[in-house]
Amino acid sequence: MTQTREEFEARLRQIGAERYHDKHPFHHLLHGGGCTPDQVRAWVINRYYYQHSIPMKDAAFMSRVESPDLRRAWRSRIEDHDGTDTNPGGIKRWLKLAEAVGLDPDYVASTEGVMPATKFAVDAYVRFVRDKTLLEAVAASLTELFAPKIHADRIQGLLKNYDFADDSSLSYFQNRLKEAPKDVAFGLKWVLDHADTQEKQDMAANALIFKTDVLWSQLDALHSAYVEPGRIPPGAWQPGQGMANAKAA
Ligand SMILES: O=C(O)c1cc(C(=O)O)c2c(n1)C(=O)C(=O)c1cc(C(=O)O)[nH]c1-2
Repeated sequence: MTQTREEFEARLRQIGAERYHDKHPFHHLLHGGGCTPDQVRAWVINRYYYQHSIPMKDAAFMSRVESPDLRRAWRSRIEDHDGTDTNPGGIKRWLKLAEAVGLDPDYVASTEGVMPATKFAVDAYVRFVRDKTLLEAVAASLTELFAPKIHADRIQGLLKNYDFADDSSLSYFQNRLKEAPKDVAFGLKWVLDHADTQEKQDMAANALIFKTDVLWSQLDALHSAYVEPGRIPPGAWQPGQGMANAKAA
C-alpha cells in the first residue's frame, strides 16, 4: 500500500536511524580521540575521494534533468564543493584539513593511495546517480538528512581530542552545517512529492539504503586496513607516504 507522506518520511528517517555511518566503530574511534595520527590521515586521504566525486555525481545528475527549475535548485551543490569567485569551496577546505594533519595536499588531491574499496564504493554511487531514475538519485542524496548531526559531533570530538583541530582545519564541516540544510530540505520535499505510489516509495527507500551501504562500506575498508587487523591493500597509502615535510626536505 502507498504510505502517506508522513509515514513515508518516517520510513526514510528510520533507515538513517538504523544504518547511517554515524554508528560505525571507525567514527566512534575518530570522534572519541582514539585514532592515531596515521589513522586520521588514512581517513582524510580516502574521504577525499568521496569529496572529489560528489560534484561529478551532481554534474551527472544535472546532465539528465530536463527541468530548468530543478537544475537551478541543484547547481549550488556543485558550487559548494568546487567553489566560486568568492568561496573557496569544499574541496579546497578538505585539503586544508589534509595539510593540518601533516599531509601534502597535492598528494591527497592526486587520489594516489586511495584504497580500491573506497573507489569501488564511491564510483558505484556516481554510476547509480547516472544510471537510475531521478527519483532514486535524489533519494540517495538524502543521507544528508543525517549528516548535520555527525558533522556537529565531529567538530566537537575533533576539537576536544586532537591538536590539529581548529577553525581553519575544520572549516569544511562548519560550512557543511550551513550548506546541507537547504539541499536536504529541497531533496526531501522533492522525493515526498514524487514518490506517489508504493513502487516509487520502495524505489526511493532502497536507493537510500544503497547509499547508507556506500558510506558504511568505506568505513569497513578503512577499519580493516588501518585499525584491525591492519591489512593495507596493495597500492594503498602506507604511513609515511605523502607527507608535507617529506616534500619540503
Ligand atoms: O561527513 C559525513 O558523514 C558526510 C556524509 C554525507 C552523506 O551522508 O552522504 C555527505 C557529506 N558528509 C558531505 O559533506 C557532503 O558534502 C555530501 C554530499 C552528499 C550527497 O550525497 O550528495 N552526501 C554528503
